[in-house]
Amino acid sequence: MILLSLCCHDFPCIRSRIPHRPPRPYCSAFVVGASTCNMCGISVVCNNHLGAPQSVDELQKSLELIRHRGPDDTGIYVSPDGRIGLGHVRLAIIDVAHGKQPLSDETEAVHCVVNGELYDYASLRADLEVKGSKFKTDSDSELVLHLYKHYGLSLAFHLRGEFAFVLYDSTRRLILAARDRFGIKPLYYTQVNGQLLLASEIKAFLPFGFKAAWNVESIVHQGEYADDRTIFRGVYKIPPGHYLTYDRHNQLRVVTYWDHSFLTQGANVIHHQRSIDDAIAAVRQLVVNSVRIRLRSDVPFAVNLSGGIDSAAIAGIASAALKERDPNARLDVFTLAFPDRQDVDEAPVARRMAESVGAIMHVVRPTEEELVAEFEPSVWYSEAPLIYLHGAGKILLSKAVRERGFKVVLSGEGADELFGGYNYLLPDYLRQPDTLSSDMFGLALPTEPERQAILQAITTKPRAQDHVSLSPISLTDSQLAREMLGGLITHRVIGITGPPHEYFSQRVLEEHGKPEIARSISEFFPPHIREEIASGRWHSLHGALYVVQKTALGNIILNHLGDRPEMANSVEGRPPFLDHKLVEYVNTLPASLKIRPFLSASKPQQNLPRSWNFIEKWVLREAVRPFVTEEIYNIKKSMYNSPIPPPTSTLAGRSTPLQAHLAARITKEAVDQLGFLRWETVKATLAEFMERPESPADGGLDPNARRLLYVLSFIVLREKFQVPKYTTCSLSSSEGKGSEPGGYEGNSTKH
Ligand SMILES: Nc1ncnc2c1ncn2[C@@H]1O[C@H](COP(=O)(O)OP(=O)(O)OP(=O)(O)O)[C@@H](O)[C@H]1O
Ligand SMILES: NC(=O)CC[C@H](N)C(=O)O
Repeated sequence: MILLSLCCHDFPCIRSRIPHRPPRPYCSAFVVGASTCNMCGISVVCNNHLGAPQSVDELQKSLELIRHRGPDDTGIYVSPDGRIGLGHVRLAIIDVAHGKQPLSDETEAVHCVVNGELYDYASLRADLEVKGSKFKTDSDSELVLHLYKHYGLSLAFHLRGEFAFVLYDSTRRLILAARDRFGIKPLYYTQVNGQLLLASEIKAFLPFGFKAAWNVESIVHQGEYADDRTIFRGVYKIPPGHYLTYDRHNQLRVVTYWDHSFLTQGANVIHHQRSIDDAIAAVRQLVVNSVRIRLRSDVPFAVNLSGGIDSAAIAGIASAALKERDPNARLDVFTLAFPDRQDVDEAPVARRMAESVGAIMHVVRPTEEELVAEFEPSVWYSEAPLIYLHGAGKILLSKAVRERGFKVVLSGEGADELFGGYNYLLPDYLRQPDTLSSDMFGLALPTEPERQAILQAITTKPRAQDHVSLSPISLTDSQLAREMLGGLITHRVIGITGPPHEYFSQRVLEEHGKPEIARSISEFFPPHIREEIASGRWHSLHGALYVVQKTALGNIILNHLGDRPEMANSVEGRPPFLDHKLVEYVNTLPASLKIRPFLSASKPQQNLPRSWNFIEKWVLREAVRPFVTEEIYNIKKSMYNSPIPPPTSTLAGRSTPLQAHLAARITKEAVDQLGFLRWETVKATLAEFMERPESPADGGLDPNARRLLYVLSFIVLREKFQVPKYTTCSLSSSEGKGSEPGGYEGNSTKH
């Protein structure tokens, strides 16, 4: 039996021509609640055995646990044979009046629940109507039903946007579930008591008898960040760009329908030849188009504006589009400000940007108390260990967005992973000469001795801004796994999410070894992709971008800093940089258009005659220059941050709010109840943080505080999910992948 809990957001629909119609008669369906217009959460249950009565009560309880994803409406469909129950809570955004879900086709044979937004609606619909499809609503989600009729299992390939959906074909007794290409919308699955369950959030499994247990193998090796695992045994994410099928014989398959593809070194570049100006113009046109299609909404939308170029570009383009319709229209923007941390506060730059386009600016100024108070909720919504207060900051931001009447926000996530925005990517950019940029565009690049000298300098003696030095992982760790990834350096930064091995109990280290995130990453990649990276056919920057896309972006940024804190307050996030048409184009550009070297006047390193500067996201900067202030065009990237005041300025013999909270919550008893962490190490960390809190120069959090937040996250999740103490790695209760009921089996073609 499958239970899927899916939550979706509705956006204002510009196509409200269809007159009101009564709710469709569902085949043996229960329709709960009044229909309005939704954002969404999905909960689906599928019985492995026919005849078992489907529990509507459990489905309803499941949907209540993800009510925040869809406060506007609830809908449930149960198949007459009891095989499947589809549940949906709606955040109404498009075709508010008629877009109620689950949706069914005209023959009542195919049913679906959808979370997210699908673009290119008009052209796809027109195309499908020519092919004979009869649409019942103006909801973008209905595309899923009709595309399935024409394209079958590969329908997701034809969708543009951010989505997760579950479809049931009663004729084939087949379940098809899929997630968007980048992981913007979540979708989990597990098997419990002869049922397959699918849901937008793991908590929705609880009413179906799901008993949470730690997957310590995944926790140690950071499966949550590196692959399709979660911290719970038997619970998996459908990976971005994949679909899942579950057939009448209860065979589960997970299949890739989309992946990144980069221009290969040594390719016949004549085919791709174009001028730099052409490349900039093409990026501009794609970014503008991507923002404009994401303004389609039947409810008010806003932009999350920081002091960086990504969100500024979106605000500039959105504002221009609004003014085309109405010259007096003003865009609303929301900014997190940290006046106590002027060193990292982006609000002043954002304000000047907002003023330049006449936007209405809403400023949210979280205090340390407020951030600390939101930390535990942010863990509950994210269902994963967190090491910063960043998710808490985003919850406070989305709360303000929602309170001021907005259901949709556009934000700049994804640009750094697409265009090479992080300065920690510089070493990976320099690992390989970029012959394509010189061949295609005649770019002047560092000579081979220069490239090698700069790489040597920043890897052996990293500059603070390269972030390579921040990681607890050394360059000699995970040597074999890193070779599978062509000698990747970026893993050091990604590995920062987990604590050093001393935090795990001796028994756990004996069972699982020391943390090795590079291994988790490389083992999860399909062999042909690993080969492109390891062989150097993809430039080393692109190998690193692929790694960041598949790890930090999909699992942390879009999830713990995107969908979860947004949906916590029933706000739908739309990241225009994660539009696959834009992404596919940018992936064909060579590395040095992303991180662009320029000769600099500063003193050269070592014995070299010349010095080089590197400008991150160069082609994006040039493309969006007409839409942003000159200040932002020139600004260096700064990481999104929810900082707290430097501890030294607040300490006067009293604890800071963060210290007080951590000391109260992290006790020996609480840590021992987890069963896999080492209290002595945690205790020492706590003592050090209480005595000598640090305030890193980059505005980040004290490393001890980060580790303590990690520990606290597990304490919170243990309480919320009632997780029993971890005792041993029993062979029968496999923790690893592949051997679990929810793992890949049968004909799985996954990777
Ligand atoms: N202080 C903030 N206030 C409001 N939204 C923010 C803030 N910081 C980040 N965001 C949102 O999160 C997104 C991701 O942050 P990120 O730092 O990657 O992008 P950016 O700040 O727009 O540009 P850049 O990466 O060049 O600094 C932003 O584009 C923005 O939508
Ligand atoms: N929030 C959502 O997932 C929205 C679903 C669908 N696009 C609607 O507008 O109803």
